[in-house]
Amino acid sequence: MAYGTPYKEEDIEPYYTHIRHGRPPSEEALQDLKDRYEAIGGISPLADTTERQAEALLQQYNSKSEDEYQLYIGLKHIDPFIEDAVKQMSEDGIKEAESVVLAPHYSNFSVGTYNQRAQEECEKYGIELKSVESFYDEQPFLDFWTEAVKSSLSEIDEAEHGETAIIVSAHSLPEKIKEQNDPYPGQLEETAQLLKEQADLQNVFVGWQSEGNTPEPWLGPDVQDLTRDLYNEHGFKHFIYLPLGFVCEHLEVLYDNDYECKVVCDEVGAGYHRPTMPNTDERFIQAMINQLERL
Ligand SMILES: CC1=C(CCC(=O)O)c2cc3nc(cc4[nH]c(cc5[nH]c(cc1n2)c(C)c5CCC(=O)O)c(CCC(=O)O)c4C)C(CCC(=O)O)=C3C
Ligand SMILES: [Fe+2]
Repeated sequence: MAYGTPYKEEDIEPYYTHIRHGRPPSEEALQDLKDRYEAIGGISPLADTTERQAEALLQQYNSKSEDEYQLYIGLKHIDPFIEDAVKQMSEDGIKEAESVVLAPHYSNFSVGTYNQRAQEECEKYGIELKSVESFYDEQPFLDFWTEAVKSSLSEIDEAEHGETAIIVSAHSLPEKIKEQNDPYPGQLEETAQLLKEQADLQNVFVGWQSEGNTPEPWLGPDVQDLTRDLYNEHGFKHFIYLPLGFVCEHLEVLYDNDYECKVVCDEVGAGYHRPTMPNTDERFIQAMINQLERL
């Protein structure tokens, strides 16, 4: 399962309305979103990448398993919806299924809602479903990000590694999730800690990004504010962004990191660095397979 993205400009309004639980966005908010897609080239590479990731998962899983799995893609906010995928499974005579969301960390508000929608729909058709909750602490996932951060560090003169800040981030969620003991914030902290130890990093900070446009408080610090504060406090010469709550290049990474964070780096005169995202990397795919095998 994956988030989904508009396939063409006309899809943006219904897609945004779906994200907002059926409430259409204001003209201004809609235009703002259209402008952001325009800024990253018109549409997001996400739809294509999701398909390639799913295909890679199928190949890699089937090559190592005695079972012969069939692939179904179900999206959260655009067709083919999660419910469409389950309906198709039923029509094809599928009786048992395993699911994974292309997102490493678990929140009741993110992965939890995908899994719940899939479970409810499977129950209607009498399909037995088991779902992965998270894979951020799987060794191959950490191996991928260890190499990724090292590739960014290699762009920086070794003498300046001590003056380089590494910002680990995920999509923000409303702060109220903390009162409900949601594991999401703790899982991001844990990922940062594991990576710091494994890659032997200094100056690692946790931030949140891409928060929603609502009056309630969101998990912070926001990565842009964090960049400014860290620069003011420590005078870092470089910033490496690891948006490892996401799994590929899409709007949030290409705009919120590569444009918005870079604006701040340019402003303070620091270097901006962001390694390539997992996409179809074998280690990232293996992290999901490790969890699927344990279901
Ligand atoms: C936790 C989380 C993930 C990560 C886990 C997962 O992947 O599930 C994620 C991923 C993504 N979110 C995406 C896109 C958007 N998310 C939005 C808005 C929101 N996301 C939220 C949460 C998350 N989102 C929330 C709580 C809102 C506010 C809703 C409200 O208003 O109450 C909006 C509306 C406008 C805006 O706020 O920017 C857009 C366009 C894309 C696709 C990008 C592309 O097309 O390339 C991806 C991968
Ligand atoms: Fe989102």
